[in-house]
Amino acid sequence: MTKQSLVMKDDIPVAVVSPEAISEAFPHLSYPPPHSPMAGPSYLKCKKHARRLDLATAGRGNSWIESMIILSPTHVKSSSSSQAGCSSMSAADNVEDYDSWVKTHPSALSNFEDVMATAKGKQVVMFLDYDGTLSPIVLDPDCAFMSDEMREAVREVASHFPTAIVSGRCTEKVASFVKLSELYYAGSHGLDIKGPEEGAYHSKVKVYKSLREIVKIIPGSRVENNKFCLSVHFRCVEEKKWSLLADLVKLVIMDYPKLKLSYGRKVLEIRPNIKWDKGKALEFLLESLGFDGHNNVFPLYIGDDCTDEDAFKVLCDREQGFGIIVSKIAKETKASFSLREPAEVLKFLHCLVEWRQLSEEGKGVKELRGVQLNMQ
Ligand SMILES: O=P(O)(O)OC[C@H]1O[C@H](O[C@H]2O[C@H](CO)[C@@H](O)[C@H](O)[C@H]2O)[C@H](O)[C@@H](O)[C@@H]1O
Repeated sequence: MTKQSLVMKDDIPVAVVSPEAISEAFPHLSYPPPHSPMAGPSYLKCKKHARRLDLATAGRGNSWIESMIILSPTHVKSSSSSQAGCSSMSAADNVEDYDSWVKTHPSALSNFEDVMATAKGKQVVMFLDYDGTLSPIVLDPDCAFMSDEMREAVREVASHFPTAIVSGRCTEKVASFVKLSELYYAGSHGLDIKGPEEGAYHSKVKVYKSLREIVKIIPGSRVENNKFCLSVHFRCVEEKKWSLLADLVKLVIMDYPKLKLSYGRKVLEIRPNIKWDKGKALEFLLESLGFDGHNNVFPLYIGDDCTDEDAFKVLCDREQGFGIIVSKIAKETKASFSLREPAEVLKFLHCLVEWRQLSEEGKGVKELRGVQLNMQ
């Protein structure tokens, strides 16, 4: 892994790799996970066997639709958002097993002390997913704005810790939402900092055109071009048409073995069929930032979607730092802690900044003021 560098793109620093380095680097993508035994309560250990569903290999039937309904229930609440036409979406609160699930994935806010106990004296590196983590899930992907308050919180966090946004969106788009030049951005599920094979990129352009034709047939669907990845959204599609849409999308990518299909929150994701995901992006960023191989580094990754599981798994395997899942419902996950929604992410970021300031003053986490830690 050499030749990665930081460049300025529209005044935004982005980690990139030269094309030669991409082909050079791909054979060496798997990192041996270093082991640093971690003491602590049993729930701090990672969950094995997190689910990973790949539609391209999922076989017949659309059982994934059932999984998706469970993971991202359709439950629309009217929004207080000032952005016209953009309603907030919220997962159902009344999922029976949430209470037992949260015992094994405790709130990162109520247990802030536990989260940060092993971070003392270490370099915290913050990784943040965008949709559903920093911004609420809304109907229109172009309207998934983050609040000024959240932006300020992220800015504050970034002034204390190296901070990266890891998103399924293309780097330019997520950066235009976040609007903070001091952050690192890993777009297209991390492909923007790494780059795909050229062949796969050209296929993607053809597939994009075909998908645009398909979504004309299914009312409410839309295709989003995330540069190295494509997203087919069906949040606004009638549920009875989801299978048809999925079948049509599968049909389109069938002839492109260099592309694979997976899913997120009411979205089908088409991306290069290479071993590259948010977990690899996290490792790549740690290495690019000079933090790889250091036991005194404490990465925190906050995310809400299936694609964030790859990053949670990396932290789990490395037994380093923690994954924090943003969810109001019980989900199988490799994250150790949880937060219910972006509003709790905001509080957690405030806590982190205050924790840092208190550590600098030589005070303990118990003295955290100004932020309500007990969320129950
Ligand atoms: O990795 P992320 O930053 O979480 O990006 C994943 C996908 O997020 C966006 O779609 C999701 O959020 C939309 C806006 O709230 C929502 O309408 C959609 O149903 C969600 O799936 C984004 O539009 C996709 O391109 C990203 O891949």
